[in-house]
Amino acid sequence: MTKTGLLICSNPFRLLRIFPQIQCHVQNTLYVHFCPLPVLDKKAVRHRLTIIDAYKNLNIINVDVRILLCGLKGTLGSQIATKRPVDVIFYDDHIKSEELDSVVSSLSNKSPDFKTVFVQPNEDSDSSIDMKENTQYNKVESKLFENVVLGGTFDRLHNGHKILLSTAALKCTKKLTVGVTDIIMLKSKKLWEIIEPCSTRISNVEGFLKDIDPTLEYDVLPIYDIYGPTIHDPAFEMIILSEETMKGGELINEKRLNAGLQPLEILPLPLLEEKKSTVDCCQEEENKISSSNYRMRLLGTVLKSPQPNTNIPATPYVIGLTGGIASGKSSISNYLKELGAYVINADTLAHGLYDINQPAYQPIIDTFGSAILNVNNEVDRKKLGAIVFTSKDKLDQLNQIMWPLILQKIKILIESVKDHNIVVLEAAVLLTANWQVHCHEIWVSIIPEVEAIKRLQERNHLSEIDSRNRINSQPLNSEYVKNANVLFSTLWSYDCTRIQIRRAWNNLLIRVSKIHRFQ
Ligand SMILES: CC(=O)SCCNC(=O)CCNC(=O)[C@H](O)C(C)(C)COP(=O)(O)OP(=O)(O)OC[C@H]1O[C@@H](n2cnc3c(N)ncnc32)[C@H](O)[C@@H]1OP(=O)(O)O
Repeated sequence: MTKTGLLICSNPFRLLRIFPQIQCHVQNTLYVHFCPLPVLDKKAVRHRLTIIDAYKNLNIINVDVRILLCGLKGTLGSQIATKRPVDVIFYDDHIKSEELDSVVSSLSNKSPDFKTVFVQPNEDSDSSIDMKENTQYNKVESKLFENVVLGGTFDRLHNGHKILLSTAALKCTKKLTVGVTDIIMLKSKKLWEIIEPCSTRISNVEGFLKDIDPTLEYDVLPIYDIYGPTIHDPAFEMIILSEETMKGGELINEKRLNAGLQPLEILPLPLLEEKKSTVDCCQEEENKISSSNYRMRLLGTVLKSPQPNTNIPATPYVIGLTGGIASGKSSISNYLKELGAYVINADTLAHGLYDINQPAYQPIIDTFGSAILNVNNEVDRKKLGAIVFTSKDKLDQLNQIMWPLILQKIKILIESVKDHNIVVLEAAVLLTANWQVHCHEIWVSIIPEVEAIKRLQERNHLSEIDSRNRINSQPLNSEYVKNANVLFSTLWSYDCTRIQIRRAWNNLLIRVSKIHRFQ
């Protein structure tokens, strides 16, 4: 299999017949170049539809498809400058040999041993798989603009983003400005903690645009509000929006008018529906192609490869399961137990250590006084909690007593495990205690703060202030995420949580069996 391919395609509407035959030969990126060159001004609307339809239909394909605009814009003449070197060039049965030669010679970045491969479109299959021209947007005129602008988050560049960016580049003749939302604007988004850093998103957008049309000037910059530079710059003429952000376009134009600037022409694009798999996909996913769906699908996968931990024995393989209060760690560990893990719950061990005659009993009375005992002279955890969750110093004192004792018990339990390969150590403040040194991997569960407060009020009957105090005594979600090899969120249905856990467990079994094979 090769990394990067270039498909020279005579007719965009046959793409679906060609793709099944070439997708298994390309691993990472497939550039698509339409040939022969059409005339732009008469066909601009149709080209935009081609782009929309192509990306929409090719969403099933697991490679990064990039449709080059030079063929559609009629700007080919000099070079096709792809960022990645092309290893294989595919061409269909309608491409003439001189057209193939011309594209090969204008391709500036090819591997030294690149190949050309003829592809016969799959004519056996039903012609209904051909893409149909979408007439919904035929009314939009094919006017072009020197300065076009658009904005977005552009997390994990998907086909919806590619349509927006490609349409903007098709409508633009000189300079394209793209505002990329800074992380401070994104904290209300689903799983914002795993949105790519702004600098990565900027570089991905810029890389994509330079790939599909190297002839334009690009300014890709961070924005800190919905307006970005649109309300100051008189040069902008047109803005591309998705249908759901039309309101933003209207607000921009109000501000431009107030500032004495020409309003922008607005081109809205449809949201792309996504065909969902029913097996491995949460029903709570959105029906449109969206970055939040992509983020949801990362739950239960390896976000950061675990590094070998040589300080502890290779067997049993220890997963540290952690996450903020009420984030659903226990429901995750219960399911992991059903799947075959040996589960150690640090909270439960802590509770046992407070019993009379257990090692924490006397040190706790010495430190916090006998006022924390109940009428039977037992440690009253509610009273102790009220003290430590409102004072960082007191919590530190409690931790200093409890953590070494809990850890001692954990080590004894792990050493005694005989009939399990995998141990899950569930501990709320595992990272603060630096217990990751006793684990092979860290799995983290997060929920938004407002959901944690809701659960604490319902589950633990705490007031909002007490709930906040407990949350504030623990690391932020973003801290947990930084350390996570695998991430979960129990924000949605139980089924959705189970999908994430099964994904993580199945991958884990493969990792663990590989480790044991190399021992
Ligand atoms: C390193 C570890 O993670 S060990 C596991 C956590 N336990 C400890 O650190 C021991 C000290 N804590 C305790 O002994 C008890 O939590 C007490 C006495 C303070 C309160 O007891 P209880 O009211 O019965 O509460 P409980 O033990 O169920 O804990 C409630 C929540 O407090 C949080 N919590 C517990 N200990 C701590 C701590 N040291 N720092 C911050 N938060 C904590 C947990 O998130 C837990 O909720 P979760 O299970 O949803 O994550």
